[in-house]
Amino acid sequence: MQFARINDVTIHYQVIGAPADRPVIVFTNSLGTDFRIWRDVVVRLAGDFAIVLYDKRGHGLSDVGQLPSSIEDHATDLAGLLDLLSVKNAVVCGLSVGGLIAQSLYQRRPDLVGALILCDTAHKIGAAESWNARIAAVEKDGIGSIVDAIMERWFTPAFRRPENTAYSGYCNMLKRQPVEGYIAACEAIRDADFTEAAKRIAVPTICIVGDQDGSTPPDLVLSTARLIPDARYEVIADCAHIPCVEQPEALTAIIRAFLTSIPPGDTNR
Ligand SMILES: O=C(O)CC1=CCC(=O)O1
Repeated sequence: MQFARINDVTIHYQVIGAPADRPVIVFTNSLGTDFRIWRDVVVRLAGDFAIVLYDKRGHGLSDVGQLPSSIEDHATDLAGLLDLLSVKNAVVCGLSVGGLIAQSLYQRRPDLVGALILCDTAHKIGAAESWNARIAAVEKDGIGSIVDAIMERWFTPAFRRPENTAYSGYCNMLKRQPVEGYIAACEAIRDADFTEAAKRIAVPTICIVGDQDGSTPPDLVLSTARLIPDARYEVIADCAHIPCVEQPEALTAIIRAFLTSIPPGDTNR
């Protein structure tokens, strides 16, 4: 296990492969998950890429840190981690709130970002009222009280079968996130808006979405792709909000095709 102290926060991370020798892909997570969600993608990419995974503050084994925290705080953490690892010009793959963090990282430290893979994310996610209602429910009754409703957004009915042990494992992952960290991330998402910043993204970018995503539906992700100059857009079939878990093979194929199509020199490839 690897831990680093960044911005006064203990961050849990993992590096697979040698960043000095290979193109680097950095994965940044969604709300209520830790970096184990990327496993089935990482096993398909390791060998060709160096991979950086981490638990954002308030999730997994990382500290919650000072409250409140913003998407910019998350981006500053990620910048600190990449500086520590001497990684520049990385391919940054952000899932959901991870995609907001990736957009903020690009805005603040463009030297760190060579390409963006924006997965089931948008320039702005959800309305303030719905985030406030979720925060109130979690404050009152805990994360366990919202698991069933959230799982309907994360996974298709085919994945949510009771006999699917992976499904019960991901319910556990959500329930076991630190409640203050989860609420802080909801507040950060509620307050983030990259509508204007998205128009200024000037690195190769692809926006990817599951066809049944209940949190950032295809229409929303398409509207983000349309804001970003020359961004590509791909839909994954039979998939909801977490394609690295539900359709890892399809997601990996899209990532590989995208990275192959970028002219050498545009990223650290
Ligand atoms: O929990 C959800 O609704 C899904 C989600 C929204 C932002 C994020 O990171 O995950």
